[in-house]
Amino acid sequence: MIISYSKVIEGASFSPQSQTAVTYRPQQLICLDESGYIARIIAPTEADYATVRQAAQDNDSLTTLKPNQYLLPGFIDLHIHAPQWPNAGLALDRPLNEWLDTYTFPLEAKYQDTDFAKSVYDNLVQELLANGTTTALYFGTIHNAANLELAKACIQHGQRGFIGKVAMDNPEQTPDYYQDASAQVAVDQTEQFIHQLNDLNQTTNLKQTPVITPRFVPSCTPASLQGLGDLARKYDLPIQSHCSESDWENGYALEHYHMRDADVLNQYGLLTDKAVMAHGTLLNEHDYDLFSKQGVAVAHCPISNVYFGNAVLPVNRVLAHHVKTGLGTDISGGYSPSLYRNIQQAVMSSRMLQDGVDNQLSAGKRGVSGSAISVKTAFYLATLGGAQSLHLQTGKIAEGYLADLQVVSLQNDFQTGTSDNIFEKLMYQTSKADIDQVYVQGELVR
Ligand SMILES: Nc1nc2[nH]cnc2c(=O)[nH]1
Ligand SMILES: [Zn+2]
Repeated sequence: MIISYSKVIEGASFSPQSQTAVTYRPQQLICLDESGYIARIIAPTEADYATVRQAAQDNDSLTTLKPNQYLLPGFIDLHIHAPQWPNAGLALDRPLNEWLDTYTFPLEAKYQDTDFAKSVYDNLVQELLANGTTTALYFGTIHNAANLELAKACIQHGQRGFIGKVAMDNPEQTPDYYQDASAQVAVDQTEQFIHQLNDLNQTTNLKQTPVITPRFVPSCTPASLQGLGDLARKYDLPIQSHCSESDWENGYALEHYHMRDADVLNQYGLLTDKAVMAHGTLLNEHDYDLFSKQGVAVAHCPISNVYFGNAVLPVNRVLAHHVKTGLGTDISGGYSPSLYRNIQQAVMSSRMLQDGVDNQLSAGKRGVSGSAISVKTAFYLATLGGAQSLHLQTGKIAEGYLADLQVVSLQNDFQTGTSDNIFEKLMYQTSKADIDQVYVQGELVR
């Protein structure tokens, strides 16, 4: 008897194998089950290839890729501010604290208007899917009605969302017009959002996950950090924040708590193995050891870091410390919704870190040797690295993994030759228009 699968995709694929290697399969059948997992991958040499293919064709569940199309895992955006989407590509000319006050908080305050939220979030979720992003770890705003609109947009368009009600209650570091009225309010509304999302999830197969979200140390009071740490433990939930992104932020923690911001978050129970910390450009050896010991992940945001990071994240050093690492767009600190653009920037920034950029310094003193990452490592960050950070069985094309996939056309298919050449060209040449199909949990969503 032939087992029938709910969908079968026939064609070539690239999948991360490790932090530095990619698996290429020139042709196979990727067989999906009804729950949206990859049940089997059948090579052409296997005995039942032809019969499984024929059965899928007979019941109209076979998709055969064209010769210039490739199947890749969907991307995971490990750090993105959904409400900042209208500012993407705008206003990148100030240091972080001024940028927040001048451009970002005024925009986020507008999500008091739920209709505005709905229109922006509808547009953003579709844009991310069109760019191959099948899972996103979102910062929302302080407004739960708006955060629920983000969850509804994810459900409607078929994206796996991890969504945080932003907590920011420090009156000294947040504007009167946009802040949680007290630590109690910040914590209570976070708990309310957990329940609201849980209710919404009763209506859908594609679950949306609530995330405990202290904006960052300066935005929060010790009382809200304490309450949020307690909630994370009570509900065993993911946590997200910003950590060691800028000199100013790190200086704030030192001045007010007499410790580094990573230690502040840790003191309140916010550095767990479900925590994802954005940026981390200024983390030191002590912090890496802490992250590694506690299982905390870093969301590397290479485009944003050019503007606000005050340093380049030394990805190889972070990985060498066994710290989980993924890739984030950080809209709108980063201007692009595309993880392809961030893959490219991750490689470029690492090359500049390695070589150094000041030609007035002598050659041996310019850069940090061993810093350059390959495009394969950047691809790993956008897929498996992000999946591991979120404890998801996805980010890889393998049996038992969720079928979160993208089909990409290589338009410029001159000079291909080896599979490595094809892979490199895909990473550097793919734009939104080349992403032909996107699957999330086995469902075709684009
Ligand atoms: N890049 C970035 N850093 C932050 N730190 C606190 N809030 C933000 C934000 O919105 N963007
Ligand atoms: Zn951010």
